[in-house]
Amino acid sequence: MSDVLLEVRDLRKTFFPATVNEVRALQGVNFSLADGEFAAIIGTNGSGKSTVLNAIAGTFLPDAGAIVLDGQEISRWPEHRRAGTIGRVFQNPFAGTAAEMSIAENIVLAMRRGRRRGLGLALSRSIRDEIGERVRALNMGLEDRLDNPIGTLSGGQRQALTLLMATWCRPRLLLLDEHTAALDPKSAAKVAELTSEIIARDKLAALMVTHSMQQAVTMPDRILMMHRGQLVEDYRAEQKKRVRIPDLMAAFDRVTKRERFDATAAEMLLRQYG
Ligand SMILES: Nc1ncnc2c1ncn2[C@@H]1O[C@H](COP(=O)(O)OP(=O)(O)OP(=O)(O)O)[C@@H](O)[C@H]1O
Repeated sequence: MSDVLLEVRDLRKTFFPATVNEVRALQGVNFSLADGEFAAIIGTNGSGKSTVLNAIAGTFLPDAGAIVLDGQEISRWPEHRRAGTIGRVFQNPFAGTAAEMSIAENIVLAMRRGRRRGLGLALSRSIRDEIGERVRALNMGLEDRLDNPIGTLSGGQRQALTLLMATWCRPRLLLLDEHTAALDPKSAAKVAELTSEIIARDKLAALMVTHSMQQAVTMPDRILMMHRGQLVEDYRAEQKKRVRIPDLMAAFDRVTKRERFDATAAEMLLRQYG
């Protein structure tokens, strides 16, 4: 796992610059991810976790910094150009699938992703068999419902299919943005289990934003912690294996205390010299 797959260098993004609503969402984020490495991103609300994923996926262009995937600088590529190599699953199980289309039709659309335009993909017998097999492997009994509109499924079933679709063509990088947060506990556990299975089986590199400390501790190889648009902790290798939920909570406390301390120090300085 030593080959670098993704490099994020000094990434910066400010929303509504020079207005009263200015938000400095990313303030110089640096990290790299090895091929096949699975990292969770945790952090306080509004710390920039989703913004990092959005910048990598190309939802918007960063103000500064570089994103290098597989040795190619992709920071200025439009989102659709990245979609062939980057798979995504969002928090909302209704995003990423077309409700009125059947399970099989949705999957065929996912199979086309990343292909050159004009290269059609008919729902032939063999493709249908392959879809049936891979849907059966989810163990959710959906293989008999391939022709049902995806909108008739539960959130958990739909999110499992979205995960299957996002990883169908074995993306170079999988981005998961709180993808179990909107599910009931049982479905969340099932989708988390499927996620770990697929990532391990296909040796995928993945970044998973989560608020679940339990998921952060148990699922990935590595944990990145963000606060106020910056990375403040990076647990990897042995340190990651040893880290437990109370350690993460203590780290959260440390960064927020440090901030209160900095704010008080700044206030004192202002009073003295301001
Ligand atoms: N498209 C946008 N337009 C304006 N502001 C945005 C946009 N996206 C994010 N922000 C702001 O940037 C900051 C970081 O947001 P982001 O969603 O990345 O945080 P997060 O760490 O994922 O938060 P949470 O844990 O609450 O989901 C927040 O203040 C947010 O309001």
